[in-house]
Amino acid sequence: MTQEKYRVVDVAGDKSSDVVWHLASVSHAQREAANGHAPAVLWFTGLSGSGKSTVANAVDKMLHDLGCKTYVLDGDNVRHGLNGDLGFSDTDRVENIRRIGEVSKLFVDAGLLVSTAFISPFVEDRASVRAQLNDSQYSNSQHSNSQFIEVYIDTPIEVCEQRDPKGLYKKARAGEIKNFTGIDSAYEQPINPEVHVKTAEQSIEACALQVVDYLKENGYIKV
Ligand SMILES: Nc1ncnc2c1ncn2[C@@H]1O[C@H](COP(=O)(O)OS(=O)(=O)O)[C@@H](OP(=O)(O)O)[C@H]1O
Ligand SMILES: Nc1ncnc2c1ncn2[C@@H]1O[C@H](COP(=O)(O)OP(=O)(O)O)[C@@H](O)[C@H]1O
Repeated sequence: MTQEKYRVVDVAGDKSSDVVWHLASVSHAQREAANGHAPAVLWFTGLSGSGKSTVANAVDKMLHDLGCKTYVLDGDNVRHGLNGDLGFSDTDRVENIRRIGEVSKLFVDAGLLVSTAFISPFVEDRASVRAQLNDSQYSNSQHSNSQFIEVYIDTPIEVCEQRDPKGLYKKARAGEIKNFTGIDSAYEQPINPEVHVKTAEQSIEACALQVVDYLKENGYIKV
């Protein structure tokens, strides 16, 4: 039987309406078998200073030590390069998350467990990335598990402000930074996250373990 090679897919914009999707010759199932785990994005969301980067990196280390193929995409770092043209207006944040969603999808397509650490303040944008990650028209295999795992790093703003690891809350309170999340820019809490982590109540290691346990309990990793 000849394997399907191209597929006509629905595209969001008119500009690429004559472009087809080229299906990969190595299937997701083959990558999964080689890697020994299912791919997914662990989408960390929360206020600045909530602990997204810290917990995402701790999870990444644990997964790496278990032999998983992993990568971390971090807000500050991506804003230096790919998204260096974007600021912190609502419009720019929407575009920031849309691009990160696309990049995450490529990493997941490559078979990785990718952790993203972005404030990603809007429910609608996170829902769009979830839908995009689970859109089967781009894949040559079906997944039983969702490829988007929302990890809510739930830390009271008072705690984030007390931590203030980069001194940004202080600047925002002094009016030196505008549109700062939680102060004069919105943060919409996740409605039903797969993992709900409370960093003010447990250690960094316990927070990371909570995420890794979710992956084990739901069959993403088998170790
Ligand atoms: N106005 C304003 N609001 C929030 N954050 C600000 C702002 N200005 C700079 N920073 C720094 O940028 C980091 C957040 O970038 P993100 O790409 O994660 O933001 S967003 O998802 O587009 O909302 C954020 O990093 P984290 O502290 O790691 O969250 C800040 O260091
Ligand atoms: N349980 C915890 N989980 C995560 N971070 C913690 C925890 N307890 C204290 N912290 C500290 O809080 C700060 C969180 O900063 P960071 O990870 O950069 O947050 P974010 O990426 O959300 O801006 C770090 O200085 C970290 O050491």
